[in-house]
Amino acid sequence: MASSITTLPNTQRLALQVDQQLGDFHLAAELDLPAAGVSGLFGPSGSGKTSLLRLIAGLEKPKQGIMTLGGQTLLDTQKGIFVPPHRRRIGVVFQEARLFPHYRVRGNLTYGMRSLAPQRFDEIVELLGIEALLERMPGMLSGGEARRVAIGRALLSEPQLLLMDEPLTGLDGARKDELLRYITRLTQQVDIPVIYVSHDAKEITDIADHLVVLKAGQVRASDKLGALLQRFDLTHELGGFDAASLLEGIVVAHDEAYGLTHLALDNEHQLVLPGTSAPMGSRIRVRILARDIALALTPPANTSYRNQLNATISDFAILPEAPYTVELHLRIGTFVLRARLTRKSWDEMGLKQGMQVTALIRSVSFNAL
Ligand SMILES: Nc1ncnc2c1ncn2[C@@H]1O[C@H](COP(=O)(O)OP(=O)(O)OP(=O)(O)O)[C@@H](O)[C@H]1O
Repeated sequence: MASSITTLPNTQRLALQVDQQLGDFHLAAELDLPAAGVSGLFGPSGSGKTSLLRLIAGLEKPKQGIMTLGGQTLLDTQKGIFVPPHRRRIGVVFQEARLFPHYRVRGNLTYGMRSLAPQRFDEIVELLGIEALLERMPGMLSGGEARRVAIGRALLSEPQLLLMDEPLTGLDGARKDELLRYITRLTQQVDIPVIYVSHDAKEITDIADHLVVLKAGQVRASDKLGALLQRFDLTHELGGFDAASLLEGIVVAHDEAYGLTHLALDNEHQLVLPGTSAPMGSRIRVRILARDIALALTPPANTSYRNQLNATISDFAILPEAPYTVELHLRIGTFVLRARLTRKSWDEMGLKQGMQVTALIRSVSFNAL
């Protein structure tokens, strides 16, 4: 979410290069990640997500590799350095909660807890909504409750980095949404970087700032989520994600009479959104789906589109897997929107790279930051 994420100094980064043979599978990953915000680790089943997480946690020792976190070397096979998992200050939340069955929830939470102010305990218990569960035994918890306790326990060990491996697996739809809401709240309010493994594009879109795409044991791409969603060459790999643009703006006006909020994207461009209670001056991240943008050659006089922006076609591509569709980049002031048209519209309108057009935006979705 912070625009400075990719320029963090070394002391706030996770850098690794690891090589590991697991049966027939070869993991050869190189990564340099901001140790801030949430990084989604995404890839198809068997691409090596869990294996990479286990290496980061120190649960596996690679044949060859180097890894630093926050400037500290955790692994350097050439120098014979391997910091064991319990000395890494990395919290791990697995698919299953793995609570101690004979301790109450309170005991599970305080196990391994560092000398924290009790206020921190209260804060995390409240954030995760587990106050009422403190005196229960783990056997008396639902799947979602047990996961929340496991997340709380990992956080209370004050990790420098929290790893979450598909924490929503096995929960039903409503429990999944609920736990995702807790995790999102938590990642926004607790200043601990998270690597979040999932093969669910929706989950990652809701939560991640940065995205790592794994393919057959290698890092195919790693960048801010918004930057990767713009890339034509990743359209196939990111097929489960909706091609979209993520933009940030500042709330500059509320139109109470019509229930609308005005968001400034830069000095010259504004978007109108459905009304929100976000205070004036606050930042909002909006998401505009490529398929929700239509183009006109001249600004239409009478239209119900609230958002019309002058744009230049800065790039386009026709992908082999979708020959009847044209992918576009539209430059609007200082930012770029991704759009998608049928090849028929592209030809009939005589569109070309460099042309001036009007972008008509059907719908804008957003989360208050
Ligand atoms: N200890 C091991 N010995 C042999 N093969 C292994 C071992 N651990 C993992 N593998 C293999 O490595 C590959 C990657 O597995 P991994 O669990 O890391 O993938 P993943 O991306 O997390 O998949 P999923 O989304 O299904 O959990 C798989 O083919 C798996 O069978």
